[in-house]
Amino acid sequence: MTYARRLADLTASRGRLCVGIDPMPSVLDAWGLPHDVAGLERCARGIVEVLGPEIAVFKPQSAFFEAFGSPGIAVLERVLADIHAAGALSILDVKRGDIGSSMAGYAAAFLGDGAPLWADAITLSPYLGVGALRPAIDAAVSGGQGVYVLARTSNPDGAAVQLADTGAGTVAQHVVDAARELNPLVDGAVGLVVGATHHHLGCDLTGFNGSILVPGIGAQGGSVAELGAVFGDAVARVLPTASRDVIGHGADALLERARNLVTQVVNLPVQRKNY
Ligand SMILES: O=c1ccn([C@@H]2O[C@H](COP(=O)(O)O)[C@@H](O)[C@H]2O)c(=O)[nH]1
Repeated sequence: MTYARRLADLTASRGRLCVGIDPMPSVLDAWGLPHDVAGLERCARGIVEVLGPEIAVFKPQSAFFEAFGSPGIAVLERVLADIHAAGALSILDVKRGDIGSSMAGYAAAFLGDGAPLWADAITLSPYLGVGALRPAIDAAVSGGQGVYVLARTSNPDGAAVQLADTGAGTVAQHVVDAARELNPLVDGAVGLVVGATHHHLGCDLTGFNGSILVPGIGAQGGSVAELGAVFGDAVARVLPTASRDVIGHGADALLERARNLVTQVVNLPVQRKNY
């Protein structure tokens, strides 16, 4: 079954929320855990243990696992396995992007049967060109997995690059258009990353039929309530994601904060067409 289909089915039953797993030092502090691999593992796997049965999607941030070297990567492998065992989906936030030959190497790490860091989807950076991502996109399609390509990121610094004018619209628009054209050919495996922090997106999402991962809820100032006004009809395709807002207040607050956000996203319109 395609990633798009699995995502639609699971979010229909569990709600359209993605919880970020960013076990950064401040989060470990809030959980009363040490800044070491043991603390990392208790926090990250503790999140999945509590929320795994009821949240649809988790987004582990690879940076906080890589920060501990190979023992941290081993924890990430276990976290990805935990998410799968809980019946949830994983979007591994690795933001990879390189020339085609190297993209094939990254694909082998994350996509396709037997990939050591197998995830339901990964994030990709299009700075070397959307076409350069094709080996990863093709591997995702073969494995029934997905990719999310950065289009309009949530951070203020992104604007200088993503809103630059190509002569045919913004850079972000170029990425959106490329993803829209690709999707009918690749089972809708290509999603986009568009932040929740903007009043004006600087790109038109009309006609894009993939999933839109929307980070920036909570800690970065974005809110679920504002998504309808900013995304227009495309709000039906958003997958809002929050990390610190859910996991950054200690283990005891985890379930209540996640459920509160699920209640908010339940009022968003749903997508009309799936691949
Ligand atoms: O445009 C982007 C793309 C990715 N991110 C990532 O999402 C989380 C956000 O964490 P919060 O605690 O909810 O702010 C983090 O892993 C970022 O690297 C993003 O914020 N914006």
